[in-house]
This record gives sequence, structure tokens and C-alpha cells, in this order.
Amino acid sequence: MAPAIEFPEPFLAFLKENNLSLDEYAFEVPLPRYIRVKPQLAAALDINAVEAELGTPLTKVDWLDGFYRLRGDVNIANSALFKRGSFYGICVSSGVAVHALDVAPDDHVLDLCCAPGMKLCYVADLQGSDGQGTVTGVDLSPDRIAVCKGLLKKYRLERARLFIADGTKFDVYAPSQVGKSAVTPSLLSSGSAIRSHESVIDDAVDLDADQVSLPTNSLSSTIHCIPSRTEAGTGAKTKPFHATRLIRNDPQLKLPSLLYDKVLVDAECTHDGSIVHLLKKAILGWSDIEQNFLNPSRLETLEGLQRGLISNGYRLLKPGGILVYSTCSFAKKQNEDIVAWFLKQHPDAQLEPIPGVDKFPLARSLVNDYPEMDLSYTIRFSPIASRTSGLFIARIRKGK
Ligand SMILES: C[S@@+](CC[C@H](N)C(=O)[O-])C[C@H]1O[C@@H](n2cnc3c(N)ncnc32)[C@H](O)[C@@H]1O
Repeated sequence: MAPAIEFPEPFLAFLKENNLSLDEYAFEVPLPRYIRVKPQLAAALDINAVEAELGTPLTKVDWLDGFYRLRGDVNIANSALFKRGSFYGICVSSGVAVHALDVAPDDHVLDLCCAPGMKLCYVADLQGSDGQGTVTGVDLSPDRIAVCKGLLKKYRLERARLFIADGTKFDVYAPSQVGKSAVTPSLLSSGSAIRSHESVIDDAVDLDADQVSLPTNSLSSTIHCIPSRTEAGTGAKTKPFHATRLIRNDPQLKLPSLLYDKVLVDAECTHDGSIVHLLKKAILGWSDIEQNFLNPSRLETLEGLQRGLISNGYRLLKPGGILVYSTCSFAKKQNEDIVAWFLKQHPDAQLEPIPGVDKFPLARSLVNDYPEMDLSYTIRFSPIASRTSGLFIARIRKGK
């Protein structure tokens, strides 16, 4: 079968340079798309009604809870149930990156490249509203994070906050206050320098994008943390771009017990495996793909960025916690090479199998040419093998 997309020369050169085959793009057209039903509404949601509204059958994905497959050319945006927030449009391969985190209701989760926010919303849905868990999203792009804020509101997600910041340098720990509960006595007793939380409450955290003048280039290397305010005795606080009411008053304490339970690093990459992205480019033009993603200096910077993101995510992870690294690139340099480099730097870190992996329709792993380590627990989804968008996923456990 011929490739489903006609690629420009620099993209073909990128494939060659990375030993990637054009066959990977000879997928059925249209590739199926996927929706995820909001778990809190799943019991009450009539799937026949969704099918009737979308005008197409939905096939339950039997290897990941809550996901349905549908025809790729169906537009879900006009559906009243979608507008009401009953379901999300998200590829099931992206769902697996979140599933790999094993999110529990009390987990504090950090999502270091969160925008536009489909995975962050899934994390928040898995936490539900009974526990004390929170999700902290970080992204460099003000425009994209504004979309993320819109999703939090649309889907009524209650314990989330968003920062416009460089994920390689982000340094805010998990919230110590959720809802009415204050810092717990055990936390207070573990740090003598901690003041009463009332004295460090930030009362102006729901800053909108238009109130902050920030460059809109998401690939800029400048740090975009909103200017911090120094509090005597507690160090600088970083203002969130947005924080929901229940975690609005976090004093941003830096205690080892406030490291995150789970960290997702869905890293910036060349997007060469993201079918939606490529189909959009095929229609709108390839100019920025050539400039931003496929030139040699950009690719070198990208490798440094990916290393910086995974390293900082790990630094902010609790001992025993789980970090998931994912990209929508097929390139070994951005996937296995980053994970291999990272594991060398952190001998305490363990690559783990992703729960349920035996049921996933995976693409073949690339040849494992790292003689000193076994990367066979990393996985790859592809349009051909999985009928999904491409995604590489690695799950790493931090040593205790
Ligand atoms: C693959 S996308 C993330 C998709 C997102 N996880 C989701 O599920 O919707 C990568 C994101 O990384 C962001 N990014 C690029 N450089 C960054 C940096 N240094 N720190 C944080 N985010 C960055 C981009 O703005 C982009 O939104």
C-alpha cells in the first residue's frame, strides 16, 4: 500500500536519517479515531445515544477501559453530548501513557508538558473526587495552556493547577493543602522552618493569559514562570496560570514528602508519529515542520530538551514513584536513546512493564542495540500495527 500522506523532501530525509520506513505511513484511510467516556458519567451514559448522535457505530476497545473506536472521518465537535462534557476525543495510545502511571485517588501527579491537556484530564478523571489527589500541569506555551484551562473548566475537574514554565527547570512541589484541609501535623513536625499556612496563602492565582505578556513561541528556550513573589522564610512562590478552588491556597512548601507520586513527561518531539498532526500539515502546509522540527540544530536542541525534561521530572518524583516518558515520534534518538541515557545517569531507576501490555496491539520494538541494558519493556504504538496514532512509552520506577 502507498503512504497515506504525500511528504515533502525534508520529512523524507528525516525518515532516512532516523532509519524509519515510509511503510509506517501506509495505513488505512481514514485511520479510526477514538473517544474516552468520562468515568464519572459512564454508568449513566447511553452509548446508543452517543452512536445515534454521531451517526456511526462505536466499538469498545477491549484492552483499555472507557475507550471506543469510531470511523476516522466523524466530526465529534458538533455532538451535544461532547459539548456537555460526557466524553473526550483522545487517541487510545495516548490513553496508555496515562494508564501506565497507575493513578490512584490520593496521588499527586505532575504533567511536565501538559498542553493542550488531554492526558492531564484523563489523570484528573482517574483520580476522581473522593481522594486527596491533585494534578499539576506545566507547559511553555501560553496559547496551548489556555486551551488546557478551558478543558479543566469544560470537564469540571476540581483539583488541578497549571503553570506556564520551562519543565526542565520547574521547581514547585505537590500541594500540601487540598480543599479545606491544611498542612497535616506530620508535615508540620517534619520541618521546623515551616510557617503557619495562612501566612503564605496566595490570593491571586487565577491569572489569565491576557493578563500576562508572554511570548507565544512555544519553542522558545526562555523560562516563562510568572514572576514569583518572595515570602520571608519560604522562598519564592511561583504563580500558577490557573488553579482550581480546592488547591488555590497552596503555600508551595518544599518538603521531601511533597515530591510527586507520579510524573508524566509527554515530551516535546518531532511529532513524526502523530497522524492527526501530519494530516493537518498535509492540508495546511509543511513550512513550520521544516523550520522547527527537521533542521539539524533544532534536532540537537530537542535532544537536550528531552533529557532536561526527563531529568527534572525524576528529580521531582518521590522515591518509589512512577515516571512515564512518552513521545509521538518514531525516532529512536528521541525515545530509546533518551531512556538509555537516563538509565545510565540513574542506576537506581528501573524500567518496568506497563500493566496490561500483553493485550495491547503493539508495533514491533526497534532492535535493542544497547548491549548493557534491556529496554524491552518500552512500547510502541503505530498506525499499522495498532490502528492508532504513533506513540512511544516507557515506565520508570524511582529507587527507594
Ligand atoms: C506532545 S505535546 C504535549 C501534549 C499533552 N501532554 C497532551 O496530552 O495534550 C508537547 C508540549 O510540550 C510543550 N513544551 C515544549 N517545550 C517545553 C518546555 N521546555 N517545558 C514545558 N513544556 C514544553 C509544548 O508547548 C507542547 O505543548
